[in-house]
Amino acid sequence: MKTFEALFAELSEKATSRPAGSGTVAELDAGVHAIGKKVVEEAAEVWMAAEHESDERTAEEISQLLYHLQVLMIARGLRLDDVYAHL
Ligand SMILES: N=c1c2ncn([C@@H]3O[C@H](COP(=O)(O)OP(=O)(O)OP(=O)(O)O)[C@@H](O)[C@H]3O)c2ncn1[C@@H]1O[C@H](COP(=O)(O)O)[C@@H](O)[C@H]1O
Repeated sequence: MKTFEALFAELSEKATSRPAGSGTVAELDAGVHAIGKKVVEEAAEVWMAAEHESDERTAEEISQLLYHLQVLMIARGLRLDDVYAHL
Protein backbone atom coordinates (compact mmCIF):
# COMPACT_ATOMS: atom_id res chain seq x y z
CA MET A 1 0.00 0.00 0.00
CA LYS A 2 1.48 3.35 -1.09
CA THR A 3 0.57 6.67 0.52
CA PHE A 4 0.22 10.07 -1.16
CA GLU A 5 3.45 11.22 0.52
CA ALA A 6 5.38 8.08 -0.45
CA LEU A 7 4.31 8.42 -4.09
CA PHE A 8 5.37 12.08 -4.13
CA ALA A 9 8.79 11.16 -2.71
CA GLU A 10 9.17 8.40 -5.33
CA LEU A 11 8.19 10.70 -8.21
CA SER A 12 10.47 13.50 -6.96
CA GLU A 13 13.38 11.08 -6.84
CA LYS A 14 12.63 9.89 -10.38
CA ALA A 15 12.50 13.47 -11.61
CA THR A 16 16.05 13.90 -10.29
CA SER A 17 17.60 10.54 -11.21
CA ARG A 18 15.69 10.22 -14.51
CA PRO A 19 15.75 6.40 -14.80
CA ALA A 20 15.28 4.91 -18.28
CA GLY A 21 11.72 3.78 -18.99
CA SER A 22 10.07 5.99 -16.39
CA GLY A 23 6.65 7.19 -17.50
CA THR A 24 6.98 10.02 -15.01
CA VAL A 25 10.16 11.30 -16.64
CA ALA A 26 8.49 11.09 -20.07
CA GLU A 27 5.47 13.01 -18.76
CA LEU A 28 7.67 15.67 -17.15
CA ASP A 29 9.56 16.06 -20.42
CA ALA A 30 6.23 16.54 -22.21
CA GLY A 31 5.69 19.69 -20.15
CA VAL A 32 3.00 21.42 -18.13
CA HIS A 33 0.57 21.78 -21.05
CA ALA A 34 0.59 18.02 -21.75
CA ILE A 35 0.43 17.14 -18.05
CA GLY A 36 -2.48 19.53 -17.60
CA LYS A 37 -4.37 17.72 -20.34
CA LYS A 38 -3.79 14.41 -18.54
CA VAL A 39 -5.15 15.95 -15.31
CA VAL A 40 -8.32 17.07 -17.08
CA GLU A 41 -8.69 13.68 -18.81
CA GLU A 42 -8.30 11.78 -15.56
CA ALA A 43 -10.67 14.14 -13.75
CA ALA A 44 -13.33 13.38 -16.36
CA GLU A 45 -12.71 9.65 -15.92
CA VAL A 46 -13.15 10.05 -12.14
CA TRP A 47 -16.47 11.80 -12.74
CA MET A 48 -17.70 9.11 -15.16
CA ALA A 49 -16.59 6.27 -12.88
CA ALA A 50 -18.27 7.89 -9.86
CA GLU A 51 -21.56 8.17 -11.74
CA HIS A 52 -21.56 4.91 -13.66
CA GLU A 53 -18.97 2.45 -12.37
CA SER A 54 -18.01 0.50 -9.25
CA ASP A 55 -16.33 1.76 -6.11
CA GLU A 56 -13.19 -0.13 -7.17
CA ARG A 57 -13.06 1.53 -10.62
CA THR A 58 -13.75 4.93 -9.08
CA ALA A 59 -10.93 4.48 -6.58
CA GLU A 60 -8.60 3.42 -9.41
CA GLU A 61 -9.43 6.51 -11.46
CA ILE A 62 -8.93 8.73 -8.39
CA SER A 63 -5.48 7.20 -7.85
CA GLN A 64 -4.57 8.05 -11.46
CA LEU A 65 -5.80 11.62 -11.02
CA LEU A 66 -3.70 11.98 -7.86
CA TYR A 67 -0.68 10.64 -9.73
CA HIS A 68 -1.02 13.18 -12.56
CA LEU A 69 -1.61 16.01 -10.08
CA GLN A 70 1.64 15.06 -8.35
CA VAL A 71 3.49 15.05 -11.68
CA LEU A 72 2.07 18.52 -12.37
CA MET A 73 3.23 19.72 -8.94
CA ILE A 74 6.74 18.45 -9.61
CA ALA A 75 6.77 20.03 -13.08
CA ARG A 76 5.91 23.38 -11.44
CA GLY A 77 8.42 22.90 -8.60
CA LEU A 78 5.70 22.76 -5.96
CA ARG A 79 6.18 20.79 -2.72
CA LEU A 80 3.52 18.99 -0.71
CA ASP A 81 3.63 21.74 1.93
CA ASP A 82 2.79 24.35 -0.73
CA VAL A 83 -0.51 22.54 -1.27
CA TYR A 84 -1.11 21.51 2.32
CA ALA A 85 -0.87 25.18 3.31
CA HIS A 86 -4.21 25.69 1.53
CA LEU A 87 -6.08 22.68 2.95
N1 LIG B 1 0.61 5.59 -9.91
C1 LIG B 1 1.03 5.69 -11.07
C2 LIG B 1 0.18 6.02 -12.18
N2 LIG B 1 -1.15 6.27 -12.25
C3 LIG B 1 -1.39 6.52 -13.53
N3 LIG B 1 -0.27 6.43 -14.29
C4 LIG B 1 -0.09 6.70 -15.72
O1 LIG B 1 -1.26 7.26 -16.22
C5 LIG B 1 -1.84 6.42 -17.22
C6 LIG B 1 -3.32 6.43 -16.95
O2 LIG B 1 -3.90 5.37 -17.50
P1 LIG B 1 -5.09 5.55 -18.53
O3 LIG B 1 -5.60 4.20 -18.76
O4 LIG B 1 -6.05 6.60 -18.09
O5 LIG B 1 -4.35 6.16 -19.72
P2 LIG B 1 -4.00 5.56 -21.07
O6 LIG B 1 -4.73 6.38 -22.04
O7 LIG B 1 -4.17 4.07 -21.11
O8 LIG B 1 -2.46 5.88 -21.07
P3 LIG B 1 -1.70 6.94 -21.86
O9 LIG B 1 -1.63 6.42 -23.26
O10 LIG B 1 -2.46 8.23 -21.74
O11 LIG B 1 -0.34 7.00 -21.18
C7 LIG B 1 -1.17 5.08 -17.05
O12 LIG B 1 -1.03 4.42 -18.28
C8 LIG B 1 0.20 5.47 -16.52
O13 LIG B 1 1.00 5.87 -17.62
C9 LIG B 1 0.73 6.14 -13.46
N4 LIG B 1 2.06 5.96 -13.70
C10 LIG B 1 2.85 5.64 -12.66
N5 LIG B 1 2.38 5.49 -11.37
C11 LIG B 1 3.32 5.16 -10.28
O14 LIG B 1 4.37 6.12 -10.32
C12 LIG B 1 5.59 5.51 -9.93
C13 LIG B 1 6.67 5.83 -10.97
O15 LIG B 1 6.30 5.31 -12.21
P4 LIG B 1 7.37 5.40 -13.43
O16 LIG B 1 7.79 6.80 -13.56
O17 LIG B 1 6.61 4.91 -14.64
O18 LIG B 1 8.51 4.48 -13.05
C14 LIG B 1 5.32 4.01 -9.80
O19 LIG B 1 5.18 3.72 -8.42
C15 LIG B 1 3.99 3.81 -10.49
O20 LIG B 1 3.24 2.81 -9.88
